[in-house]
Amino acid sequence: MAKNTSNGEHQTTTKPPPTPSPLRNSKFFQSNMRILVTGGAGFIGSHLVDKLMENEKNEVIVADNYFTGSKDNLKKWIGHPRFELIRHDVTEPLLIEVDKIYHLACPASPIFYKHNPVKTIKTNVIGTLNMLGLAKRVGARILLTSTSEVYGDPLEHPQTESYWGNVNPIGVRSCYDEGKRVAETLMFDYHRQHGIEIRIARIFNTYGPRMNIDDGRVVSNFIAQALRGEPLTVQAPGTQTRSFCYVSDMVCENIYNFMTIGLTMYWLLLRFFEAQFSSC
Ligand SMILES: O=c1ccn([C@@H]2O[C@H](COP(=O)(O)OP(=O)(O)O[C@H]3OC[C@@H](O)[C@H](O)[C@H]3O)[C@@H](O)[C@H]2O)c(=O)[nH]1
Repeated sequence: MAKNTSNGEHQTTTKPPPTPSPLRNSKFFQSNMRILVTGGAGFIGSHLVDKLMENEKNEVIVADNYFTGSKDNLKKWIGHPRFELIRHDVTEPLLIEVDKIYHLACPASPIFYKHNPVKTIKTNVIGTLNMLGLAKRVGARILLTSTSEVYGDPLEHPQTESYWGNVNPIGVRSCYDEGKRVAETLMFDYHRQHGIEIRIARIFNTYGPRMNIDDGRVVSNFIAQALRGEPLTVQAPGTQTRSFCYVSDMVCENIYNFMTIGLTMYWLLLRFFEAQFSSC
């Protein structure tokens, strides 16, 4: 059976998800939910770990290569019986039994992802393939943190999900923009072909505690420059716009709730909040 999509192309029917490991139903299994967070030592990842660790039924495993993340962000959890930290680069396969995967691993600031563009593409493409392979093997639900950069230099403001963007495939930001676009494609192909339960969160410019002062992004740059009494570096043309989000809002609403509550409930909540704001 096939159904029509908005662009008139045919899509194959979604398969049911694979059966989770029998360990999940084992009588003596200690933890209710074993959760992998790739990139969990990073700015957003470490806030997500804090949120997940609030629930005593969660066991959290972080895999990070510390390229832009730091063990310091997780110091309050190191040694905790429900927490495990692994030095691991997602471009290598990871074999582990988990119920959920939050796949955040990738440098996100332009200065860092442009530093080694080939590695950035490998992280997005091979890293996401590895995590999807793992999700398929163990029947885990997986969330990918994508980016506002999938819209490239958008011609529409604000960007709706039905807008597909305006992306330069050969520019200096392409390693990240196109890498995340392929990662999103892989997510949907694994969903259609293998029935994996997926979520994709397109993250916009996020700020808050634990943001690296040398991160290079506009919020950290402006705050650091203001504190040092230096002029603010407004890059050309100076008319750019961004949608900024505080890190705990990003983690709770766009990542944690999106992955944890059912999709129908999530969309109902979104509609509710939209209605509240539009009536203000
Ligand atoms: O010192 C600065 C830094 C940045 N800027 C400008 O401010 C705007 C925002 O730039 P940032 O470096 O903060 O980052 P961007 O918004 O382009 O992308 C970032 O946020 C969204 C995430 O999805 C991406 O992963 C991340 O790259 C850009 O137009 C940039 O040119 C300045 O004017 N001065």
